Amino acid sequence: MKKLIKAEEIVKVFDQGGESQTVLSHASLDIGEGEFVAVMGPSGSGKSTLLFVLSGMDPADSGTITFDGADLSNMSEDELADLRRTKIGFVFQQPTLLKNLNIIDNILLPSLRDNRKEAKWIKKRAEELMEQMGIGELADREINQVSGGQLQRAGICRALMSGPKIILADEPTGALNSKTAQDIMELFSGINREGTALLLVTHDPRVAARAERVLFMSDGRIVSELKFLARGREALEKNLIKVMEKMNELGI
Ligand SMILES: Nc1ncnc2c1ncn2[C@@H]1O[C@H](COP(=O)(O)OP(=O)(O)OP(=O)(O)O)[C@@H](O)[C@H]1O
Repeated sequence: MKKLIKAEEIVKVFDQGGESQTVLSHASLDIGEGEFVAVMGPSGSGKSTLLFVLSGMDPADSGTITFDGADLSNMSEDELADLRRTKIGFVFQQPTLLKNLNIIDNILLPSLRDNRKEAKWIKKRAEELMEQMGIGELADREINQVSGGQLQRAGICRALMSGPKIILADEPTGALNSKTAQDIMELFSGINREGTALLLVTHDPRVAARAERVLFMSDGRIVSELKFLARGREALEKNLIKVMEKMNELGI
């Protein structure tokens, strides 16, 4: 499998009130093109920071990150912003949508800033994605007129607008009830089957069990990994048990 992201020996240190805290401590990982990887680990182990650093949003203090063949440390701020705009989609626990815009405008706003695409094309793409994500009827709704699950579907549409190579998702089901979380995971699995890689941070073993690999973080590094040979509905329960056993072993 061709590598989409290769991160080697990443170190990230934050200054916290004059004291430095090493949040990523020689973390190394690879993500293949089209691969679905989950990241688990205790609170504060550096999972969110890892996503930010891999996307170039926050620079690493040392180590190398290669994204789609390009070394992030050789890229200018503009090039990094362009890479994020075109190749990465972000999904967060709470989608950061604007209250004074309806759902479809929230989905297409970031793309309108990209003057390489025509407004007509952008609107059509947003409508198609909303249809695929099951919120085709909600285009004109205000964001406070839809459920948390529908809001997250809108967040996913927005992340997919540019046709990214990877979605970086930070606890995307963390604010949802378990049925809605499973529905959202069905969507992510479908997006992944169509070729988009996923790097998904989660505390939920049911979510992690859907991945191809699960990376376990502790104290800023990857300390263990699970790789599932069988996937799909039949394998889900077996993979879930493996994730829970590993969490138990690592004391997560
Ligand atoms: N911008 C920042 N400035 C200073 N410290 C930070 C910053 N971002 C994160 N940290 C610290 O880095 C550590 C790791 O945070 P991070 O959010 O990456 O952990 P996490 O594993 O995602 O945790 P959680 O599961 O609780 O979301 C924490 O101690 C946090 O306080």
